[in-house]
Amino acid sequence: MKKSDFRILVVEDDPEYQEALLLILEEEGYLGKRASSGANALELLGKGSFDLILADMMMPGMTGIELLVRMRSQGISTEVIIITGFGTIDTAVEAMKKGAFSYFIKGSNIEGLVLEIQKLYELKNLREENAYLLQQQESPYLLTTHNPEYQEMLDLLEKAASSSINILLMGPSGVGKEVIARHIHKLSPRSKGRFVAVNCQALSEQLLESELFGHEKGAFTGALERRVGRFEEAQCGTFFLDEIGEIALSTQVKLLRTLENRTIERLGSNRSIPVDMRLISATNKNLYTEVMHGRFREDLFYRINNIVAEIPPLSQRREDIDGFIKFFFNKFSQEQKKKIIEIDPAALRFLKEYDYPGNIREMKNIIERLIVLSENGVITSLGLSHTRYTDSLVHGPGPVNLRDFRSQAEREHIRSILLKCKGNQAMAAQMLGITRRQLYNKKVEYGLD
Ligand SMILES: Nc1ncnc2c1ncn2[C@@H]1O[C@H](COP(=O)(O)OP(=O)(O)OP(=O)(O)O)[C@@H](O)[C@H]1O
Repeated sequence: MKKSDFRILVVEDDPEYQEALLLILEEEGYLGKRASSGANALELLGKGSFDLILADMMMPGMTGIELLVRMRSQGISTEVIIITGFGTIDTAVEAMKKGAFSYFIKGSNIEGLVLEIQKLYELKNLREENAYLLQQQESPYLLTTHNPEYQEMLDLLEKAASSSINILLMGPSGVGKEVIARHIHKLSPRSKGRFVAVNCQALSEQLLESELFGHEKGAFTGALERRVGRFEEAQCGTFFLDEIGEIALSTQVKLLRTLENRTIERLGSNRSIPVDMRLISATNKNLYTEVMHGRFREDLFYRINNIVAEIPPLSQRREDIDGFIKFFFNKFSQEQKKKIIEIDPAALRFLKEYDYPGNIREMKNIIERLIVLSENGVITSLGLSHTRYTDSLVHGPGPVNLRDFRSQAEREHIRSILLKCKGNQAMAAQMLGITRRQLYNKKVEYGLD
């Protein structure tokens, strides 16, 4: 978390003292907000969250301690530092017994208070980091295969994991490029650092640059605060650049410079900041063709592809389909606490025989849906009614060729999700597991507006 996002509420009835505290917080880079009384503070806490409360002890109506006690009784666990006038130390100690983080005596060296706040800020970041690590651990994938070529590719990537060379993953959408990138990170000596993922397709050129490199305050219209870029966040870790084929040529130049010099410059600054990261890029475009047509810089292409792995679509590793079916049934029946005792043979046949144009992502979505719609432990074909598949089951295969069949299934699925989300694009894209841009393209393709 950036300091400018660390929200501190100053609860103080003396406007001058409050102003002075807010000025100090601003100078230190924190986001200070004001409340004039305990009641006012509780009201603000009801509306939004804060990371720290600086509460004056002696306030009319409600003392700092009373505010603390009220907060805890309402289940608000935000840390509190009590500010007290000289002579009320006993009460301050009492406040600490009641759960305040610490206290500050008015008139003593303000550095002491600044240090306490800094401690809490660091603690907050540490907690977030732990939550992040936990979440990373909780996402198991199926990375075993019966396909010899796929196994060979995994072996190569697993070997490459121990070095810091750049890796390029190519393959259609939904084949698990990000999953593989996370796997490489986990196996690498960088696994203690962060895995930072950025999707280049989702962002405009300027936003992407400021996301990657960060910016100084005032670097462009709208840059109200200084911002640390994602490359810096990946220090000592792995950077995953998804849809790299979408990057504008001008940004490609900057990316190349970063990879060559191992440094970045924030937008609006000339200062070089060293970055130590391994880059894993992914694309569903054919980058060889992109280079040939001049849409992707050849020098950058050679920088990012020390190792290239082409991830095949699921339809080209059909021997793994059974394993994935079992894996996702287990995963979702556990997650949704729904024990499955019976699967309609027709539904199972479909799952085994389907072509999965949307690859692993599509299978995951289909099985999740089947489990959501299952009743009394029974999976029926009804859960598949969003695909054209049911027609072919009930009436026999229609006069459709495979490509039309796939498109129709995809169109129907997107349409039903859009209906379900009442047109909310962000939610629909999330449910479909694609970006908003991809959803938009699909809608245009299928005339779904
Ligand atoms: N080996 C796997 N085990 C379990 N789940 C997987 C596996 N591979 C992919 N998935 C799931 O499929 C979905 C798509 O995976 P991922 O995002 O890695 O694909 P991608 O190739 O990067 O797709 P895109 O090109 O659209 O970004 C995710 O929800 C992911 O959890």
